Amino acid sequence: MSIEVRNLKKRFGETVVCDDLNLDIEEGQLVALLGPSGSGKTTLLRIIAGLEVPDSGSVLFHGEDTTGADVRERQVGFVFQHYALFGHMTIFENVAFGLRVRPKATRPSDKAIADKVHELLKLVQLDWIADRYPHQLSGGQRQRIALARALAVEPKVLLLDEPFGALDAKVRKELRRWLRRLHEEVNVTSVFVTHDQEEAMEVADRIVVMNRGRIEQDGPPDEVYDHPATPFVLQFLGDVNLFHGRLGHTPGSPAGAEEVAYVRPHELQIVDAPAPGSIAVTLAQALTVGPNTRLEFRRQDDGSYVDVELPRAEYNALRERLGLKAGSAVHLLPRHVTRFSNDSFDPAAMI
Ligand SMILES: Nc1ncnc2c1ncn2[C@@H]1O[C@H](COP(=O)(O)OP(=O)(O)OP(=O)(O)O)[C@@H](O)[C@H]1O
Repeated sequence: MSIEVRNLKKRFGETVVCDDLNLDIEEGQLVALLGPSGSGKTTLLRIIAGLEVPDSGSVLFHGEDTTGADVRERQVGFVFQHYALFGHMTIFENVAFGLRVRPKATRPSDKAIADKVHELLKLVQLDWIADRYPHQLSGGQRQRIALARALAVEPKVLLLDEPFGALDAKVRKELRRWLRRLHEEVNVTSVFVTHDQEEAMEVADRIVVMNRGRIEQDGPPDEVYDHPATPFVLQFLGDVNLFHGRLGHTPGSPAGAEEVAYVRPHELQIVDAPAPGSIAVTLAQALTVGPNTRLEFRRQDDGSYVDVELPRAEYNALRERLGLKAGSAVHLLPRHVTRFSNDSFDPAAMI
């Protein structure tokens, strides 16, 4: 089922939460709504679900206006961060619930329900757990069961609101991959809310970056990362250094114009001699975490900090070769610089 969002507006008091949003989601896509807290992701998801009414605009499912259709008619499945399973029911009964409560005329037979539940438990790789109760499961297992329960009624659209938000980092990572594979199998149109850029990049076919009730950019993960449309998107999708002034100044650009250049920490090369476009810096500290080393430098001209990140082995080789230690003077050469013609980035918007 495709989803179209048209000129959607919603405000709570003075706060504009959906500021004339337009969005097309193709059938079978997995789309992430990504943005900081308060950017309007959950409200947009709730409007798509029919749990919230917009002030104006519409949501179309497969070309049909759903305005006025209630939650059940929309045939959406939900998984929330804290979507508690029914504690007094076994896992089997939790997954069967949506089918059991159907009116008699459309309710499958007990045998058909049992088959469906086992099929779903296999799909989420937990069929050995059917007779347990929710409190006997880990958080990650519970969310997989919540997903099986949402899929039991064969929803046309699956909506996930920070489904892995309450889980620890390692489990989150596993579940992301698992969800990706599951989506390839089930292929139901899915919208996934997250504030975690890594999660969005890893899981989604498409990322919709939201900020203050607006869509800043909408595209495949690589496109959004490699070609950010705005400074906000660039900053939200990963760490970046800001340089004011003439960094790697392009000949022909207007002289004297104040420019802001953005360079990601892994896009700065450490060299021992000045080169065109390089910056003279002094090493403040180096920190190795896992496979990467993060170096903090200070610019020799204005004392501001610049972060550089590189693979641990590369750092070790460089340290040997240049005798790099705290206080060493070197030069940084950007490999890739991003500039925006009409720069109006407001750092306060990131908080
Ligand atoms: N029922 C409500 N009444 C009043 N204000 C609301 C209501 N629901 C949301 N808001 C406000 O609307 C704004 C957007 O909230 P929303 O939950 O959609 O953002 P979000 O991007 O999902 O953020 P988070 O990741 O923190 O959930 C926030 O400023 C929030 O305080």
